Amino acid sequence: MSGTSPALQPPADALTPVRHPDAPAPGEPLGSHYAECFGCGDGRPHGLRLQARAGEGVSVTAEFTVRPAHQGAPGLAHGGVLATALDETLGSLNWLLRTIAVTGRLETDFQRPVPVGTTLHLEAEVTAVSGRKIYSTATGRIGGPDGPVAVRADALFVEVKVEHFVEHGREEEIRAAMDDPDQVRRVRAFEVNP
Ligand SMILES: CCCCCCCC/C=C\CCCCCCCC(=O)SCCNC(=O)CCNC(=O)[C@H](O)C(C)(C)COP(=O)(O)OP(=O)(O)OC[C@H]1O[C@@H](n2cnc3c(N)ncnc32)[C@H](O)[C@@H]1OP(=O)(O)O
Repeated sequence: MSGTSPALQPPADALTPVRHPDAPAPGEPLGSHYAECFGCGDGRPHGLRLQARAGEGVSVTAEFTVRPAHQGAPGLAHGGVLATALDETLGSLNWLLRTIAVTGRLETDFQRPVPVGTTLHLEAEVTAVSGRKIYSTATGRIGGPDGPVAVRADALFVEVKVEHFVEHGREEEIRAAMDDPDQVRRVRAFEVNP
């Protein structure tokens, strides 16, 4: 069973997404947006360490290999971890738009169990943009990039200013991020390339 709620249907006057001229070339790795991110950072021992690459247009591909720390049932990936993989992949799309955005809504279909040791091959694309709202969709396949779909999601991301994180984040992590020149450079790339 799968389906998408009306909240994830773009309005009739939504625009076709436009890849930012400075977006990484197709095939180029996007890198982590934050080393401590549970989805893509290498600073979290049990994190997903998901690696995304730019695709054509406003699309990305990514891989995530399920480890024992990611189990829900014995030998199977936890659904919330799979949703995280979809969320992270969808979130990385915003780098191609040079827009900072957070997940507002994420609707997930779990179509096949995903065993520990499996590599999930993810693909995502932005389908429409309407004001601050970014509509996107993703699939995760097993057994190879052309294997059967195990999980899929539709999402709405909402554009925010960098102040969103400064205002809501815990002070010690925000301070550490601001003291990290690589982090500051990455955030500036968004601010100077509107
Ligand atoms: C140098 C130091 C700083 C470091 C900076 C680091 C930079 C890092 C770079 C990149 C980070 C990306 C991280 C990726 C990680 C993976 C993605 C995640 O997991 S993100 C975490 C989970 N998500 C949240 O925590 C959102 C929590 N929610 C909110 O903050 C708000 O609700 C927010 C921003 C989503 C919306 O709040 P509003 O007050 O700004 O705007 P309103 O007016 O409510 O919504 C705008 C439009 O969106 C629709 N909308 C909002 N939420 C919706 C929903 N759930 N379903 C449907 N529509 C929704 C509304 O109906 C409205 O639409 P109409 O303009 O009226 O047509």
